[in-house]
Amino acid sequence: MNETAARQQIVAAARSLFTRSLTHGSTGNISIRVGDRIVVTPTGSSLGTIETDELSIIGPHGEHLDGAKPSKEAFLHAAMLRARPHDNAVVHTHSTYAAAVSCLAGLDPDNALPPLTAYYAMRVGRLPLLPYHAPGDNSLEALAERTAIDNHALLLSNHGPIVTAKTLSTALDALEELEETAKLFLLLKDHHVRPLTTEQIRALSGHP
Ligand SMILES: O=C(CO)COP(=O)(O)O
Ligand SMILES: [Zn+2]
Repeated sequence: MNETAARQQIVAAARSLFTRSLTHGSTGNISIRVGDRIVVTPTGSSLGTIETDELSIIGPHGEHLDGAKPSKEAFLHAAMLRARPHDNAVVHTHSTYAAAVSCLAGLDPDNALPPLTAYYAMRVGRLPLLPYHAPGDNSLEALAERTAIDNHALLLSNHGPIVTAKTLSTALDALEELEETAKLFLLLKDHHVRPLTTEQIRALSGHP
């Protein structure tokens, strides 16, 4: 993957998320690592209208190297990519159902959503809940980096999800699965639910 391709992928993903209302206003950010540079959306931009020549470049520790001022969450993208050397893409949104779940009291901080479906178990797995911090507050950096070593999807309290994956398309797939499962979780809140068993989840390993 070269930087030109990374820019094109980010813009295509940004438009796709925005047109499907998975982001709104100037929320959400996307990045792809290319060698020791990370291409990331700029701060304050609408993912619906961002162009390839408006992106920012940061280094492995979130330092601004080139282009527009990076997303205020660029430090989180960089922290998760440092923790996960085999992943190269990060997506963060305020998608409605995942953001709604992130506002609930009494969630399990080790795993905010139950394994309701096989696709959730396969694409997301565990979802640690990180404590509330204001957007862009980089005192969350160390905890995010530590937690991301064993988890590619995190839920930021009263905020939204952030997901890493090997490629941007797999990160989007996981983020969308997380959003749909958050929706199911809220739809089912007054019902007696039977999540997948540990045995059923184990049997999914190796499934594409
Ligand atoms: O989602 C956001 C903050 O959490 C958007 O911030 P940026 O516009 O700086 O990327
Ligand atoms: Zn945000």
